[in-house]
Amino acid sequence: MTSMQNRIAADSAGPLLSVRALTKRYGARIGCAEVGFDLYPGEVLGIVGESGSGKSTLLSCLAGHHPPDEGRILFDGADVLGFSEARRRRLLRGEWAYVHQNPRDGLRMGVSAGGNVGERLMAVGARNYATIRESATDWLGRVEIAADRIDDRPSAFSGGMQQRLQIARNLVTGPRLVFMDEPTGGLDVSVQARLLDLLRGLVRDLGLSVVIVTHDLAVVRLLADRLMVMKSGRVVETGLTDQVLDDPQDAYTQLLVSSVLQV
Ligand SMILES: Nc1ncnc2c1ncn2[C@@H]1O[C@H](COP(=O)(O)OP(=O)(O)OP(=O)(O)O)[C@@H](O)[C@H]1O
Repeated sequence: MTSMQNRIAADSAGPLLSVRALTKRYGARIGCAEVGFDLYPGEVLGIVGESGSGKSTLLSCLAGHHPPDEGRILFDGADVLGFSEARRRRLLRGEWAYVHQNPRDGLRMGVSAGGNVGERLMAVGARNYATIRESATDWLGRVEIAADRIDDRPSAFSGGMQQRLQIARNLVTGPRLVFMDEPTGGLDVSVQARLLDLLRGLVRDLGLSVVIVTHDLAVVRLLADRLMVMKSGRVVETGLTDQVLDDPQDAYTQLLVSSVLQV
């Protein structure tokens, strides 16, 4: 879908993800507090803020890695926090995807590249070996990994290749919602640029719905339709990406944009 088609779809459909008053504490310390937003189908929401602002805490609560203390998360209108364990597992296996900053956290390092992609398909019920291998080959191609590397383990791949493989593993099931935690972090600048380009193409071509956390404003400038700026666990500003970056209203966002706080 084109971004225009995405927008039309977004206008006619309800939010894919609705978050209300989400709060997570670590003892007396606030991880994130009273966070709320709606994400529409085909939309990319960027969450930015300095280190310790609560981005990772929020993402891990949204993605079901940690239970929040308060708040609601609705996926397609269904209350995710009330899901049974079996339903939650199904969600995490196929409908949702999570791209970790460190590919080692999202890959099985002892399994071949093809196996890493195929395994996710098998988790959602695929059984035919030839079809699985075909899909794995197709997805390796889409993330620019040569077909003759299909039987290599990720440990034989460069950092950029590992990250691309993690993306293939995540997207092969056609997830309806993708969470990304600093997907370009920890990579060389030139490798980052190539990955960002690839991500932008995939987001555009597949019409992905994404929540992406980063401290890198260049990443959200390229990928995100909307931005949420966090400070000390709270949302201080939200808006269209260009609006927030070109004309920040909040004093903290102004500092962030003028790169004083960029790490
Ligand atoms: N496991 C934990 N135990 C206690 N406090 C935590 C824990 N994880 C995060 N925090 C605290 O919660 C707050 C938000 O941290 P969080 O890691 O979510 O921020 P962040 O914006 O993702 O930072 P970074 O970009 O450095 O990852 C910080 O004050 C942090 O010290």
